[in-house]
Amino acid sequence: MNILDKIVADKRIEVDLKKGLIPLKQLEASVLFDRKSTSMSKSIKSGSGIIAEHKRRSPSKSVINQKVSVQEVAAGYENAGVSAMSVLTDGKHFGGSLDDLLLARASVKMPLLRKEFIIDEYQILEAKAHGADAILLIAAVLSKNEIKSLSETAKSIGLDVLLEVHNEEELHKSIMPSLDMLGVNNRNLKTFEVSLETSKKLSTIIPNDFVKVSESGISNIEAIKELKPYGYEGFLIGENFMKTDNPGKSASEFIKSLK
Ligand SMILES: O=P(O)(O)OC[C@@H](O)[C@@H](O)c1c[nH]c2ccccc12
Repeated sequence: MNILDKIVADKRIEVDLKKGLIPLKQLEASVLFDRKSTSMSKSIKSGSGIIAEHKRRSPSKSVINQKVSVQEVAAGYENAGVSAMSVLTDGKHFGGSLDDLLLARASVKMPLLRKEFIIDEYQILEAKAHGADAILLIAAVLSKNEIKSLSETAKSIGLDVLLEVHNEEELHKSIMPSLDMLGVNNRNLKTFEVSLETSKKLSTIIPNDFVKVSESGISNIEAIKELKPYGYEGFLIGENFMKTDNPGKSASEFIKSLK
């Protein structure tokens, strides 16, 4: 079993358990459920395009940063002028939680992406109840029908959808109107290999009605300059900021040197 299969197998158990503990009705009763979302795709188009991630650890790098608080990181990213923040909520493999999403929501106004392995509608309602503005769907772990029904659920409660692919087959099955952003993951989640070439190669077959996002392995301004001519407007960056003592400051310096 590769790591992605393992994460998804764990996720199925986790979601089943949670459904028994916190009924859907309770999620829908959360105050945040009625909050009007801010569009992440619009924010990318009108701003720096940088989507900065809160990431404590990962299966490929183990510990990245266990010291900074999510509130501090969120406020720092917002001050730096990022277009959106991605908050990892998977606990077992990334050290995140839904509380991280809540705390980030309490700290900032910018759009928040729930970064999670979503396999069930329940997780989308959870995202909304904890203050997310957008969700991630990963084509490698979903069928075409699942992508359709999950993205339609998200749209019906006002959330933007970022669909992640890393090869042509995944892209072909995924193109549908209920998505807002198409993300190309430069990291193969099965092997952890990283290459910006993946973004370049797939860019030509992404229709222009989607906001194009390049994800992972971006560690310098040169990468952004290289990717922009391929039509990328969003750039998802985690480790490069999180590995420093002050991720907000690191994002701020990065964005300043983009101008
Ligand atoms: O830390 P990086 O290399 O800048 O990558 C960030 C982000 O793209 C990565 O964390 C990611 C992309 N897709 C995912 C899906 C699940 C978990 C994590 C991810």
